[in-house]
Parts: sequence; C-alpha cells; structure tokens
Amino acid sequence: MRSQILRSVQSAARKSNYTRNYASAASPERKVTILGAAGGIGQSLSMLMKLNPLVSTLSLYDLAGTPGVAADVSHINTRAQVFGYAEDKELGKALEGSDVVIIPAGVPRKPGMTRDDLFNINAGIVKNLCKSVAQYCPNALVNMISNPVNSTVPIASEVFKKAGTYDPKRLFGVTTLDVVRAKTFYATKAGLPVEAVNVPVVGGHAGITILPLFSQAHPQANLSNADIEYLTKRTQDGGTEVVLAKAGKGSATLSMAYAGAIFADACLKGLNGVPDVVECSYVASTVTDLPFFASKVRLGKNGVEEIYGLGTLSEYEQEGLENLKAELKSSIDKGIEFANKE
Ligand SMILES: NC(=O)C1=CN([C@@H]2O[C@H](COP(=O)(O)OP(=O)(O)OC[C@H]3O[C@@H](n4cnc5c(N)ncnc54)[C@H](O)[C@@H]3O)[C@@H](O)[C@H]2O)C=CC1
Ligand SMILES: O=C([O-])CC(=O)C(=O)O
Repeated sequence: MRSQILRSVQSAARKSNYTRNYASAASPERKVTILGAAGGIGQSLSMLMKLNPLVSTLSLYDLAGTPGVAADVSHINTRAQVFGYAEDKELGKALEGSDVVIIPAGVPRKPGMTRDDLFNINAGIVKNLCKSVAQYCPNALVNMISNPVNSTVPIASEVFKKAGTYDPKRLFGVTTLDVVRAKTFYATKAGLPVEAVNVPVVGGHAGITILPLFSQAHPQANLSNADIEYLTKRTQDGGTEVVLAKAGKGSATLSMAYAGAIFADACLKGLNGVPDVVECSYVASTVTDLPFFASKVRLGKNGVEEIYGLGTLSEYEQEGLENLKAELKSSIDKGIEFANKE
C-alpha cells in the first residue's frame, strides 16, 4: 500500500515537473512585480497573475501585509515563484529584473469623491515608487492603475524623464476596466453574448474623459441614440456605481483586478513576440493634440509598437471628444507640474 502511494506521489511529481519544464520551455522567464499587492486590487491581482503561465517570478510589494498575501498565493500550484517584500528598504529587491511592474498602490475613493480628490495622496506615492522603478528596473513595462490615472501617468513620465530612463513605449495607464464595462453593458443591452463583443474606449480614465466608441463596437447592434447615451454615461460612471454600492468600503477591486490581469497578460504576450496583441491604453500619444490619450495600441517586444487612430466617430462621439479635452488637459498639466515641483 505504502509503495503504491509512493509511486503515485512520484508520478505526480514527474508530471508536475513536466508541466513546469514544459511551461518554461514554451515561454521565457518573466518577472512581474505588483506594488500595492496587499490592497483590495492587489490581492486579487496577485492571485490572477499567479495563475498566468507566462509569469515565472511574481514579486509582491506593499507597506503592510505582504508576507501573508505572498505566503497564501505561493501555495497555488502554478509556475510562478512568489516573493513578498514588505519594507521600503526591500523595494529595490522587489523591482530588480522586473519585466512588468503593475502599480495599484494608493488610496481609493469614497462616495462623494472624484478621482482627482485622490491626487494629493496618490501623486506622492506614485512619484516615489516611480523613482525606484527608474533606479531598479528602467526597462520594465509600467502598468499604472493608481488614480487619478489621467495625472499619475504624466507624473510617472516626468519622473522617468528626470532619471533619464523615459521610454514612452513602456508606460501605460490601465484603462482596461472601462473596456470591460463597456463590453458588459453593451452586450447586455444588445442581447449579445458578451464573449463575442468588443468596444474601444478612448480618452482618459475619469468621468467624461472616458469615451466609449459604440459606433465601432463589434458586432454592431441596432441601438437607439437614447440607448447609446445611456451606455456611454453608464460606462463613464461605472467606477462611481461601484463606489456608491460599496458605501465607503472602497472602489472597484475585483473587476479591476480582472482588468489589470488582462492588460498585464497582453503586455507579457507582446514582450514574448505574440503578434497582433491590441488593447486600449492611456499612453503618450499624437492621436489628438493632448500629450497623453487612451486609444487602441498594439503591444510588442518593446511595449507600444503602434498607436491606432480614432477611426470614424459618430457625431455624438465627436462631441464627447471635444468636451473631454479641457478636463484631460488640466489633469495632465496638474501631474506634470506636481512631478516637477521640488
Ligand atoms: N485604473 C483603474 O481603472 C482603477 C484604479 N483604481 C485605483 O487603484 C488604487 C488602489 O485601489 P485599492 O486596491 O482598492 O486600494 P486599497 O487601499 O485597498 O489598496 C491600496 C494598497 O496600496 C498600498 N500602498 C499605499 N502606499 C504604498 C506605497 N508607497 N508602496 C506600496 N504600497 C502602498 C496600501 O498599503 C494598500 O495595501 C486606488 O488609487 C484606486 O482609485 C481602482 C479601480 C480601478
Ligand atoms: O472609480 C474609482 O474610483 C475607481 C476606478 O477608477 C474605477 O472603478 O474605474
């Protein structure tokens, strides 16, 4: 009996070694670091990245609570080796050699707040973390989740410029949750299977700066103008809908972790040379006269390989585009000014 058990354990071990070796042979070693890993988004995102076979090292950093999250996630029997880092002095080690750095560090909204109300706290957090990114993993692709994204991405760009490491192809504001919401709401309204639906979302990541392009949704459904207006507003207010429902206990964490995992996976696929990886993201851009703008981008071995134009917009979307520019510009300027203070 004992020898039978031993044989089956040995066979399972051989199989799991096989899986591990096979996975490493099929995809290169990739280190993903999450800054803010013990938070609402961070914990679920840590789990989802542990489930991603493209990740070989998962580095989890937070100011508090990381050892517990790292120990917990590390027991999942997937490829990635998990390391937890909890103190400021360990940040360099957490970041060293990272291919992708995901940043959900910072405070979330409470009812009645705008994303811009988070600026005073989160701008400083992002600025400091980005200084370390520039120092320890200047070539990493940075996925910025911390709000207000419209300003935190410009802050990161200025920090990297000062450090002499700025590569606009490697810095991304994560706007995937807007796309996730637009797809869900559109599919529900149109009675379509959500897996078959795609909707580009452009602009920025706050209120009216979020501009879903339902005229370019696939497949096209015959929706009324009132439906399109409803869907546009619901997508723009999606974050607030969750903030209100959580009633003081934070903002979207689970759907955001899902969206963050999709975007990080797209970055990894691009790095690994998978062709035609396209996602919407808030990046340095010449698509409009604003220096940062979210639109469809193709991801590759160096990050952004191509930024797509906006295509043909409906009259309603054209109006939305004009209306968002002033707010987005002021958020960008605010970030740039903050980063250059001191
Ligand atoms: N881009 C997007 O679509 C979305 C962005 N967010 C934003 O993501 C951020 C995080 O949200 P939650 O996870 O819900 O907040 P949370 O408060 O649950 O977690 C934030 C974590 O960041 C950590 N943290 C704070 N300062 C840090 C530092 N200097 N270094 C490392 N870790 C640090 C905290 O200890 C905490 O564990 C917020 O700014 C929120 O507005 C949220 C949802 C969607
Ligand atoms: O609304 C918030 O504060 C969090 C967020 O960015 C989102 O859920 O889209």
